[in-house]
Amino acid sequence: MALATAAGTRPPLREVAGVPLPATTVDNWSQIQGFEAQPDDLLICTYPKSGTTWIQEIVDMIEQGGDVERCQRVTIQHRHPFLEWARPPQPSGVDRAAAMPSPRVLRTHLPTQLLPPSFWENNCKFLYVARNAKDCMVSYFHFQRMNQTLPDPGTWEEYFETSVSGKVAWGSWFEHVKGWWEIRKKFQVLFLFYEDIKRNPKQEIQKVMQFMGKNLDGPVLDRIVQETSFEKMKANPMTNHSSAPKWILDQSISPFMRKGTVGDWKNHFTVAQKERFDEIYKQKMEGTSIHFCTEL
Ligand SMILES: Nc1ncnc2c1ncn2[C@@H]1O[C@H](COP(=O)(O)O)[C@@H](OP(=O)(O)O)[C@H]1O
Ligand SMILES: CCc1ccc(OS(=O)(=O)O)cc1
Repeated sequence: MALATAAGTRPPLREVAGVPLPATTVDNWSQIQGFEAQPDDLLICTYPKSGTTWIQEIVDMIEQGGDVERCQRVTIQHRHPFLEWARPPQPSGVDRAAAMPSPRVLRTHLPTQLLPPSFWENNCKFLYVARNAKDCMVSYFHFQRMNQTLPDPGTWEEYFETSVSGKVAWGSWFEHVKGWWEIRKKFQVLFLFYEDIKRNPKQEIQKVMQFMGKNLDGPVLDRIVQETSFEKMKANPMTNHSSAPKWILDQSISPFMRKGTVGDWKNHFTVAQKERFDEIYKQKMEGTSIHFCTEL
């Protein structure tokens, strides 16, 4: 599939300890590393394109007791400070978090080895959502086509190589997922899968509710399931990122809420790419007990 983006100037990534990150994040690295977590912080952690926005809306709906109007108070981008967000002159993610009353819900794409140490020191709660690598790669490809702050992905064939080599923002999918999976029993981690939320949203939302120490009754949970469906969130201006400026997210290239399915990789991967990817996957994930589902 030879789908290419228009040529343009996009800022290159820079690295911290071998992990490529947006240059503005690297510029702000000392503030990010010095972030002071609090024991009652809940940190939403994801590799990009794994369902961050979806889990943010679920968490907020739980936090607001299923009150749809309260979830409309501000766009999803501004509800949970994005820890490593740095776009001067806007306040950074760290500035926004510092100004937020406790208990705070924050979000990050950082791999475990780059997380500010205070999160471990304070034994915070981590809510990790993982999505199968192939769908993640496809979603990230389309996101890089439209996100003007990330490098141009080139053609699908080129992007496939960039992605398997881990040269994308926030680094290798393999290292990210393995890192969070390996520490899940040592810390307070609720480890969820995008595919499970898709298959049985009520059951997974209940897990999130319990992890947050909340107790909502059946009808409220049913409302949360309904309001956080792909169709509802795609139509909702508070969750579909439609207010993001075009110079950041150009949704005429690809919508943020694109397909929201499991198995779209089959429309992108050639047979040869699938075989090569499966081989790489086997090598990189050898020895881990994690299991992903790539179709429903
Ligand atoms: N309510 C929902 N149900 C299913 N998928 C959702 C969703 N909300 C967002 N997504 C999907 O999650 C991906 C974005 O992830 P993130 O929020 O981490 O950037 C996109 O995937 P696709 O590009 O495959 O459609 C988006 O469509
Ligand atoms: C400002 C809107 C925006 C920018 C980047 C986003 O994605 S990610 O958090 O970098 O993965 C989402 C929304």
